[in-house]
Amino acid sequence: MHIVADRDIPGVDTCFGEWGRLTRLPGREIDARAVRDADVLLTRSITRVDDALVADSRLRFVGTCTIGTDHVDQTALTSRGIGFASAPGCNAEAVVDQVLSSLLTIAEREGTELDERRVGVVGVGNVGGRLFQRLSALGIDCLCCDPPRAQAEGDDGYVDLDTLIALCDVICLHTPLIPEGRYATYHLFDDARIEALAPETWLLNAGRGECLDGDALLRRLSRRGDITAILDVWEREPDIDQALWQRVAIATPHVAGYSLDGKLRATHMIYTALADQWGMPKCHAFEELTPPPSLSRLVLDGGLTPWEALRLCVRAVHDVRRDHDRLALACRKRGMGAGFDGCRAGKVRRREFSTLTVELGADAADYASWLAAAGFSIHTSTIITDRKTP
Ligand SMILES: NC(=O)c1ccc[n+]([C@@H]2O[C@H](COP(=O)([O-])OP(=O)(O)OC[C@H]3O[C@@H](n4cnc5c(N)ncnc54)[C@H](O)[C@@H]3O)[C@@H](O)[C@H]2O)c1
Ligand SMILES: O=C(O)[C@H](O)[C@H](O)COP(=O)(O)O
Repeated sequence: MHIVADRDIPGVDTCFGEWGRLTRLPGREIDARAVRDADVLLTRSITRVDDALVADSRLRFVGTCTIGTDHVDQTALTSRGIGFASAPGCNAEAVVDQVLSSLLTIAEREGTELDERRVGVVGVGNVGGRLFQRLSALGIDCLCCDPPRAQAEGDDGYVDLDTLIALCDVICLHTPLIPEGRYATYHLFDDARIEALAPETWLLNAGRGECLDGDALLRRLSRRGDITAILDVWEREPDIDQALWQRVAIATPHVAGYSLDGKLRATHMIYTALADQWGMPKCHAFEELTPPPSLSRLVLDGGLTPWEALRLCVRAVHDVRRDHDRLALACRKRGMGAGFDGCRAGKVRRREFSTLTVELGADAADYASWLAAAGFSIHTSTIITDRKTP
């Protein structure tokens, strides 16, 4: 068996190596020639998988180690009898970690805290649903908009998008890219909706860049400059709009889902899917792939407000400001496209909040359920600190 895989998918050698010959390539170099004699293709979101790619190949299986599937023409695969799998939910926790890190950062810059705001979650699936749960558990008022779910489950618990825009001062967009149809999300945030945002609104997009009209957002930011934009995904990646990028408060290169845990979970999901489809034994457990985190314990005692304690724990695991700064540096040095892609290549080291156990001293014991709600593991046994020694 010949397996062609994007070189930036971790865990491929362990999971797939013994099934055949592996060829690792940069995602943007995977073309029809590269897959001509391949049986299996493993991609990320940057490889367009369409009829032109697969037509002259002997491919029998394509797996994308991503949640999003908008880069894959599944009809073309089905019509050629090529099996397909994606990795729903694989990096949803990581995206929520990044959203929390981003919102806490903007709150700090503006001298406010998140419980003074109402958050609207648009697209309440694996990512948005987890975000809603974590924010609600932290006592933050949230509204949800998800017309397909409202249609299937009933309107209770959901509002329409324009109501959400009118009532929320933080809006988090987590929809897939759906080009057309009843629930189309292409430019879901168009000129009219971006203009309708109240001054001081924070608008975050971690779904797909094309769900938001970047030109309209740039107009609002340039003319009025009265809203705060947080973008992880962009139109025309990697050649993103420099003028927009310069006006975005937290600008990251489509890395919200980039935790090592999420990436390895994706690889393992595709490995499992291929084994199931082809009736092969599964010899590798997910736990085998994940190394212990570099930072596994953090000891916290009194002296901090709950929000300060949360911010400290969040930044110990994932400080979104570093990704913002890295992108700025890379784009200045290498130009937008190469800088953007460069930040998305290579080893991912970031871990998820749950890999950090927060050990709470007596003066911080009250924070146990608060930090657990944010996603951390908690160790509650009382710690005797020097400070408490009489
Ligand atoms: N930035 C990143 O790194 C990153 C990481 C993971 C996923 N994503 C993107 O986020 C998207 C969502 O991920 P997910 O795992 O939650 O997917 P999901 O399929 O579990 O959930 C998507 C939700 O959006 C809803 N939806 C569909 N059309 C809608 C509309 N018109 N208005 C409002 N809601 C609508 C669906 O009903 C569903 O509940 C993915 O498709 C992917 O494109 C980005
Ligand atoms: O859809 C997804 O899973 C995410 O957008 C994913 O994080 C994209 O990352 P990449 O394709 O670069 O691995």
